[in-house]
Amino acid sequence: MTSPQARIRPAAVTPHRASDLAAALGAPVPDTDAEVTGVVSDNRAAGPGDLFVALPGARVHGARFAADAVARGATAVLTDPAGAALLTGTSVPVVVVADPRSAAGPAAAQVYGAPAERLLTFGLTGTNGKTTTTYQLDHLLRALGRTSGLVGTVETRSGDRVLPSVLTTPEAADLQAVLAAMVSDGVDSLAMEVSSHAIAQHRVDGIVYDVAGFTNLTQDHLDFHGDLDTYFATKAELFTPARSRRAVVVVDDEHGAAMARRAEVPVTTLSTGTGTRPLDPAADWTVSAVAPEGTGSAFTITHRDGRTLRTSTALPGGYNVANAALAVVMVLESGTGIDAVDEALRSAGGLGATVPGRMEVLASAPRVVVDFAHNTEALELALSALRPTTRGRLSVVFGATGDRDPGKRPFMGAAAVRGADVVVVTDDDPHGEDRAAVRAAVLDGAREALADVGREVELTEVADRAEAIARAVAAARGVDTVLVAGRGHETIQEIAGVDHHLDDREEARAALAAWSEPEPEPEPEPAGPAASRRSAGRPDGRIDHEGTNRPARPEYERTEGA
Ligand SMILES: CC(=O)N[C@H]1[C@@H](OP(=O)(O)OP(=O)(O)OC[C@H]2O[C@@H](n3ccc(=O)[nH]c3=O)[C@H](O)[C@@H]2O)O[C@H](CO)[C@@H](O)[C@@H]1O[C@H](C)C(=O)N[C@@H](C)C(=O)N[C@H](CCC(=O)O)C(=O)O
Ligand SMILES: Nc1ncnc2c1ncn2[C@@H]1O[C@H](COP(=O)(O)OP(=O)(O)OP(=O)(O)O)[C@@H](O)[C@H]1O
Repeated sequence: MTSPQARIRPAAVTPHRASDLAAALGAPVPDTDAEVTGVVSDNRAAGPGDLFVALPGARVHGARFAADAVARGATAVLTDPAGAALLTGTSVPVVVVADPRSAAGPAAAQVYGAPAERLLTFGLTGTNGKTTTTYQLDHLLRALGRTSGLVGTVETRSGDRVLPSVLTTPEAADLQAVLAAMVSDGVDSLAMEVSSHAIAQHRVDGIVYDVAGFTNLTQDHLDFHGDLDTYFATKAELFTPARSRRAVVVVDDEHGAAMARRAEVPVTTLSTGTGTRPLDPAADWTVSAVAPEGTGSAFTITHRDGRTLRTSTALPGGYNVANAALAVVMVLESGTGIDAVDEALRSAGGLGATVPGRMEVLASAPRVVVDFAHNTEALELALSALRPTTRGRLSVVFGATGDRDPGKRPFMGAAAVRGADVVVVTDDDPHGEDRAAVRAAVLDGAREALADVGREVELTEVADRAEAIARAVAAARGVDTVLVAGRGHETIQEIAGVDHHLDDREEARAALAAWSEPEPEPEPEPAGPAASRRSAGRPDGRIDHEGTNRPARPEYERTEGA
């Protein structure tokens, strides 16, 4: 897949000899005077003067596309012995290394003039909170008068150039091109997400972050990493001298505490007391005096040496206090004085950044919130963040991703039932998997949780996501909250290999435009066994209300808890 980040490229690059690059990589030096002015690892992005990095993929060897890259103007190829074997007779020099994935970043950094070294770089890793914290960092850096660039799940930004992202962390060659473009666009600092996939696949090789941050770690991506220990160990690589100069680690969970112990670079710890570990008074920075403010919270951060600062985040939920505090501490640890940070935050009115698809509030009555929570913990946290400020019922519309981490599906179903009053299970991104089977696994967990939840919870299944959102919003009263969870900013839903446009925010806005206060509900009829699973008087269930004109859904199920 061509990463769109590849299209953000620096305007002018000093040519580098392919033979010099080979020598720098410790590879046999080809006898050539060919020069390169760019690096790509996907033939579809190749252009004149590029070094084409032919990577051994899980599906195909990139060397199969080298001829096309050369036809587009590539002047040299970097690959492994298996790739070289596919390239006999090619018209351009071939540089052969044992592991081209780990060579791609350093080679691209060399071609583009080590752009990371010309930026103040912040790299964020962790299971949840990377995107949010990156935006908070970007917001603070701008408040400080800096020109920041951003790389992450939602978008890539260099100066005025903004492109939607395909990957959270781009491929190494694309990433170095983006950083070089930032330098030429006058950007002076970088806030970026570093996924565990990126670390494992050497996408960030060639970058030593000035400050690396760790948010938290919970079960996710085990389909890729195999087990939690490997996932943790992969993240831990970011906190070694090859990849960062110093670390700020949130120690709100056991993994954070372990990461702080394991880090091989100087570590600053931050405890906010919003995770699974209580506030740790021994941490370097602690958060205190958290209080509701506007849509989010005000909080104070204090260093053991007495430095202190009070500010706020507009994003709801305790974990967003942790994200905001992490952003502030990372900037402080980069060398900016606390007075400058305090003044910048005061003049900006705190960390007010809206993060696309992250607790994004679309309306207040009914309150409709779109969030990216797509694992069990994130779903639990998003629901518990919204519960205290929900005056009526809390609904959640969500599903689980197909072809990914099937183990989490029942847990997500159970978390939804424990946290919400109305649970609508729908499709997320089915990818190539049977959609009904994915929903069934979520519903299994949800049904099991219904038995112990001890209060009334409506559980429904609506296969079509747009319809599920429409129904949930239509059924909400003005005092209710509807959380649409799992896809956040995403706009493409892949079903059976076909991409469909689907933006939860567009669907929710359309539903809100059609919304009117639903009729009050009739008193429930005395319930027999059948009535307890169907709402009285409505053939297709309470979640559908008059005016939506929806057909009856055979998948509908309603349960009244004990
Ligand atoms: C599991 C995984 O990460 N796979 C990545 C891996 O794919 P692969 O090994 O299957 O590659 P392949 O398709 O066999 O292709 C091999 C080589 O041929 C090249 N190629 C391939 C086809 C073609 O027409 N032309 C061409 O040049 C490819 O660019 C690649 O260099 O290498 C490809 C390019 O080198 C990546 O695009 C691909 O990411 C896929 C798209 C992906 O979905 N990755 C996700 C899981 C990911 O990385 N996610 C994290 C965030 C996770 C999170 O926190 O949520 C991210 O950083 O985005
Ligand atoms: N610090 C946090 N702790 C736990 N959950 C969080 C935290 N921050 C955000 N979340 C939840 O996780 C979801 C994803 O948040 P965000 O996009 O900021 O994280 P991410 O690490 O970039 O995730 P991903 O890697 O999946 O893109 C949010 O929608 C929110 O529900």
